[in-house]
Amino acid sequence: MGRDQMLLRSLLFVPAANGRALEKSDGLPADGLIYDLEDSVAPEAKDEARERLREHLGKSRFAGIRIVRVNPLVLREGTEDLLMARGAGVDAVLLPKVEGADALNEAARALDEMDAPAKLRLWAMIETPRGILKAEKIARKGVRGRLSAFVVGPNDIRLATNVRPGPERTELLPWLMQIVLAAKANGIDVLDGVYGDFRDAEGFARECDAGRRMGFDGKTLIHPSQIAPANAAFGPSDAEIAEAERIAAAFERPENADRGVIQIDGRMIERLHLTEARRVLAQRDAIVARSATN
Ligand SMILES: CC(C)(COP(=O)(O)OP(=O)(O)OC[C@H]1O[C@@H](n2cnc3c(N)ncnc32)[C@H](O)[C@@H]1OP(=O)(O)O)[C@@H](O)C(=O)NCCC(=O)NCCSC(=O)C[C@H](O)C(=O)O
Ligand SMILES: [Mg+2]
Repeated sequence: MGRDQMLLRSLLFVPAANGRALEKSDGLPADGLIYDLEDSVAPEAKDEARERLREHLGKSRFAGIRIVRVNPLVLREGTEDLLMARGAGVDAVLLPKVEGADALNEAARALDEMDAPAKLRLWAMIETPRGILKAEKIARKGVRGRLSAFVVGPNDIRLATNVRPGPERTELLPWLMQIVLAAKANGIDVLDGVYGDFRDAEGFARECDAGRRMGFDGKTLIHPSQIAPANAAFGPSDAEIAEAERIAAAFERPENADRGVIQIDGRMIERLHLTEARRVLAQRDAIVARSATN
């Protein structure tokens, strides 16, 4: 599946130490699951959580993409997590607290040494001041290896900076947009951070809408109740699909075959809008296909 068809609207963190959550996650309609071996697992429970996850992944029937968030590779746990993820055949490994391209190079080298297939991608959490400052360099150098996505980590950003974002996240906007821009400049995906107050449906919907307007491809989640609203916010609306169909149909008419620009209801439509329309229609088709697997 190409990048344009890959659905990344909703990525749910599932704590690998929680057997009930692992079991439940299999049937959830998230586009992806991020099995967490890092922050949600207590230091003394790391080995047990990894074994639990290994066993779970061996029998999991989840239909979306599967990602494992490993511990930092400088730790023994991180290296063992990476080995487990490679053996389990997941789609990506998420590295925490990435602050430079070296961390990605090292992970890519380790995966090469494990003969991991090229389709096993690396995702990077950008969640420290240094990571934010170096986001562009990390993306630029990372794509030469296996990097394919950035994930924002608002809790660690808060911990490291003391910034206390309000409901609109105004205080974080320059940093978030820097991360988005770094990702887009290098052709990788970028996922918005988690919203911790999982009972606040209104606040969550507002943050999803803002995230989509900012250019994020989807949102990371902590609770199953956040999946449906994230899918709705980051998927195309009925109006966007109807508009995309009109644009595609207009350019298919013989009289427009050689035209670079046309008008629809008094609005200028160029071929770049056709590219965008095709992307919307591909996403619609991918959503229909994904729904059929639930
Ligand atoms: C926050 C939670 C601890 C709440 O869990 P719980 O008390 O069980 O909530 P509920 O009773 O409302 O749960 C209802 C049912 O849903 C299941 N459940 C809950 N959460 C998940 C989940 N994430 N995945 C799968 N299933 C889940 C419960 O088991 C209940 O099932 P049932 O028994 O059948 O009714 C919990 O939601 C949770 O642990 N969330 C994830 C926490 C996590 O992974 N944190 C780390 C990632 S976030 C992060 O680190 C971001 C970043 O790095 C940063 O710096 O910001
Ligand atoms: Mg974090």
